Amino acid sequence: MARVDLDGNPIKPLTICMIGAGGFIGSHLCEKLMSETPHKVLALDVYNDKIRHLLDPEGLPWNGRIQFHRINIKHDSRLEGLIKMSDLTINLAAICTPADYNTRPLDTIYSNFIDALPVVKYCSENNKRLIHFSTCEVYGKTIGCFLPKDSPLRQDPDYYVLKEDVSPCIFGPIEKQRWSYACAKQLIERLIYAEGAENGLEFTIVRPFNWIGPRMDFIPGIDGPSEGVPRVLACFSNALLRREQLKLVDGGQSQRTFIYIKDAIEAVLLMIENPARANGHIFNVGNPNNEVTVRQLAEMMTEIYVKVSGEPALEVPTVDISSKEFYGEGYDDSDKRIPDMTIINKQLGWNPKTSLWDLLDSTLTYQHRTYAEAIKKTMSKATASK
Ligand SMILES: NC(=O)c1ccc[n+]([C@@H]2O[C@H](COP(=O)([O-])OP(=O)(O)OC[C@H]3O[C@@H](n4cnc5c(N)ncnc54)[C@H](O)[C@@H]3O)[C@@H](O)[C@H]2O)c1
Ligand SMILES: O=c1ccn([C@@H]2O[C@H](COP(=O)(O)OP(=O)(O)O[C@H]3OC[C@](O)(CO)[C@H]3O)[C@@H](O)[C@H]2O)c(=O)[nH]1
Repeated sequence: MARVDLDGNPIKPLTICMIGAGGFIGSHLCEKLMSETPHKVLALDVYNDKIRHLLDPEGLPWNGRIQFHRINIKHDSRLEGLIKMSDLTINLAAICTPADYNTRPLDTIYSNFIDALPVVKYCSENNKRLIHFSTCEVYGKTIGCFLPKDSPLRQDPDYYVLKEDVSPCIFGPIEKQRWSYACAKQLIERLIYAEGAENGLEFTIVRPFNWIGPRMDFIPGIDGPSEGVPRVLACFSNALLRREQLKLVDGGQSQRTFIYIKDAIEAVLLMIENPARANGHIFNVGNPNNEVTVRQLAEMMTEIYVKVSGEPALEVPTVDISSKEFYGEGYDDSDKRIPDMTIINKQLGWNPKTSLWDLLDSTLTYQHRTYAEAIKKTMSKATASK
């Protein structure tokens, strides 16, 4: 049966230039595009480990519809040609791990702003559509967090719900280099918006709110550097797998809403296949119903991991740590992130489905299945060599 868009028009097969296709979000988007659509993907990245299962030249039903190009977009003259060959470019490439923002601020700014410039320019000059991945971090802190702790206004959604077309972007001082990432993302959003306004670039900007699931980041010492600090899902998974305490930065009081990667990918597919409804828009993509403090996240993951692994929890499963000790000088944090869903609902009729419990259950089942044996081996080797 012919596939149709939200307005009942047939969907033409597209060629998509996906930059950063080898990362967490890219790998899930490639999987979805291969298994459920006829679209072709030119997958650009410096790594391909997370999409290797899709690239096998023979024996896969989508044989030939995905091509991997090992390209660093900082310096590769093939980039413009690949964008020209495509109907749509999706840019996911970025340094996007908070541990890097205040320790590698230059790399962070270059990656999120300077390196994205040619992509925007080539799309604009060649009249190609662009879907650019920004972040919920562009909102920074909520207005509510500046009110006195006992102010009743803190309960008023106007002071904390984050709206694409209304909310201000509130970052900390320059010495809090945590905000170098958010600031670079904000400026590239403004540039894309200006290209749309002045030169007619067809664009969509996505602001992901803590998408999580299998293949997110790495487990230190197994498929990433031993001293590396991934995002919170992988930090907590690593601690659970090693039977170590989960570290709560500044007491784990910050709040986040987490969304299952598979729900979020449904939203991206709707943007890809409904340009008339998605062009010119900035979309929050998150799950406002899945809000927890980081401490509650740690407690929930501990409880679920007991069920998944069959191992009892530690007597004291968490430990507090200062942000200075964990991330170093210049760290700061977003206090609370609840996405407003009005625009994405109106334009694409999309809503997230999966509860936090269910998404953590399936993700921790994957983490246990993928890493538990490897961790046991490295841990027993380390003990034997003592
Ligand atoms: N996962 C989330 O919840 C989340 C939240 C907010 C924003 N985002 C944004 O979504 C995008 C993708 O995030 P992710 O979670 O998949 O991150 P990721 O780190 O898993 O993926 C990014 C990919 O980009 C590649 N890349 C980076 N620089 C490159 C370069 N110069 N040339 C070629 N490839 C390069 C990396 O190798 C990596 O595979 C990023 O722009 C990020 O800022 C993600
Ligand atoms: O071991 C840990 C690790 C982290 N925390 C705290 O958890 C909160 C969430 O941290 P994290 O998932 O690393 O990232 P953020 O939500 O702060 O930022 C991301 O949001 C979107 C994105 O743009 C891309 O993913 C990125 O910037 C935070 O409060 C940490 O301090 C912890 O307690 N223990």
